[in-house]
Amino acid sequence: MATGRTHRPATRSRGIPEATVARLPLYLRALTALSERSVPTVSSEELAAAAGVNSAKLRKDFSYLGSYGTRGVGYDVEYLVYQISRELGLTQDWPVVIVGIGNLGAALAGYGGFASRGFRVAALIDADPAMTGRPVAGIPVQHSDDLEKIISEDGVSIGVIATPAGVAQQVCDRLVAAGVTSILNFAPTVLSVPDGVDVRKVDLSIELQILAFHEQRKAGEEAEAEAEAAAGVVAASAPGVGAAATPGRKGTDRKGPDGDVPAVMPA
Ligand SMILES: NC(=O)c1ccc[n+]([C@@H]2O[C@H](COP(=O)([O-])OP(=O)(O)OC[C@H]3O[C@@H](n4cnc5c(N)ncnc54)[C@H](O)[C@@H]3O)[C@@H](O)[C@H]2O)c1
Repeated sequence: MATGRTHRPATRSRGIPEATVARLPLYLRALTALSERSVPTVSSEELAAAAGVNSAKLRKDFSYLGSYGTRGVGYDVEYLVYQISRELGLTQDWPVVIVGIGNLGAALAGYGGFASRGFRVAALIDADPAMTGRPVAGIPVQHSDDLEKIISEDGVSIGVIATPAGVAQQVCDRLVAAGVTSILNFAPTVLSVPDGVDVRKVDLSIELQILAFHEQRKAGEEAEAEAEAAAGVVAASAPGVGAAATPGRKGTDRKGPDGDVPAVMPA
């Protein structure tokens, strides 16, 4: 089985923009759902709606894959699933280690979605000696003293950090020195890595803060609309314009021009 160590993602070397790469998993998720329902073809509009992306942007993204669809028929679902999976490097096995098997690490270890997408949890690593040998999601936890040995034996190139923030940089440095070239960081800290190492950061509290911002803005718009109505601005407008215009304006303001809102922040 090929391992990730010697295979850098082909996407960048083939000049696919990073923003397109970030949307490929959205298309793949929507296409996989269609495939599971045995839907043979899909139009760009339907797929764009299912993926939450603007359809012109989708067609542009697929042109980088050399996939243009057939006029009047649309895109072949199975072939697109294959093409996007290949582009994302998901047609090969990617052994992943998770470091820090506390609440979050244990939940990640038990997440079935990794394996079904080609990410095999090769090892669970924790610094607590009391955890060593204890099975989590059916995999025995290994001690962090053995981190380098585990990475090298399993040919691991992707590491997930779920340790406390204070030790995350040190864990990251050890992973990188051992040969890991991609890191998914859940710890709330910014990691420094050498060139050639990719870091993605997942922070649910940042996502909640962004939602809080939108909630606050919606509340402000509603208060503004009520104030306008109270001042008689709406009543003075032409029939059918004033009262209907405010919700319409709010609806279009809420998202960007493309209607897509990133779910995960880049590192
Ligand atoms: N990104 C997110 O949305 C999100 C959500 C929840 C938690 N977190 C973060 O994830 C991290 C883990 O949270 P948790 O609730 O699972 O904490 P936890 O305390 O339950 O687990 C942390 C684990 O890391 C282990 N550990 C400590 N130092 C280590 C080291 N040097 N090497 C290996 N293992 C080590 C501990 O023994 C423990 O088992 C924290 O940094 C937390 O802030 C992020």
